[in-house]
Amino acid sequence: MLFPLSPPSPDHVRLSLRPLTLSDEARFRAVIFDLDGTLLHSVPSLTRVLNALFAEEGLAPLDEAQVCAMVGEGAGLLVARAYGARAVGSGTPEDPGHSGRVARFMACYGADPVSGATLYPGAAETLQHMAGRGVRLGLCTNKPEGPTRALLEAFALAPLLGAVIAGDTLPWRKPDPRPLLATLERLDVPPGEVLFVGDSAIDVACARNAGVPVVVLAHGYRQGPVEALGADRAFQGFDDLMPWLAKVAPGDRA
Ligand SMILES: O=C(O)COP(=O)(O)O
Ligand SMILES: [Mg+2]
Repeated sequence: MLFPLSPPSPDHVRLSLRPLTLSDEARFRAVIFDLDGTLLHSVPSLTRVLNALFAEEGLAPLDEAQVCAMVGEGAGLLVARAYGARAVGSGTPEDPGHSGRVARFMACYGADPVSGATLYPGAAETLQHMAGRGVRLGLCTNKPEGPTRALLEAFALAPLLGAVIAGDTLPWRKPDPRPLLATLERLDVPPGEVLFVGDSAIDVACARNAGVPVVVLAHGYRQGPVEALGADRAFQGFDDLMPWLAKVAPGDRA
């Protein structure tokens, strides 16, 4: 281990750090990716599962745009928000029926997280090229570990990733910095040499809390314009991210 993973105080978690400026001269040994909205377009599969449960309960279906706005803070909040949109429960995890709804969702989603999910164009190629050049790759997602691992296997990404931290791997989720810090610790790379690639305000807040530079992909799930996320850089998708990554993360076999 290169450095200790010290648990930050709650104040540290709330701390808002000044955005970093990322020049083309920056160099990274490792790149950590978010999953939903970054590598994987998962909203069709999440919408399918939610609507299957809703149909059993006589609730009107949600559309994908509604579900997009609910993703990013883990399965628990997704389920609370989805049922809240149908006036079932309070829309928060504190609702008495919440844990039963999450258990039903996880049973259904865990049985098939893959149908309807697709990798964004260029995602697999980008990871393959980077891994081939010796760049260390990790994944830090708020999606629970069971479906995360199933999706990584199904899309052949698992062998490319040296570290995977999911939403229930640790007692904390993004925007707490500890999942991201644990990912780079497992990659054995210090925060100054790693870049995080995400899609949401949660990812940017997590990276800031961890002191890790962050770029975002505009194809993902967020509220408002991509510039408002306050990331160090924004890219449309892998077509424009990949050439830039080749410069800033050349790898030790380049
Ligand atoms: O499960 C979620 O809510 C989002 O997952 P993500 O962290 O990969 O975007
Ligand atoms: Mg995401």
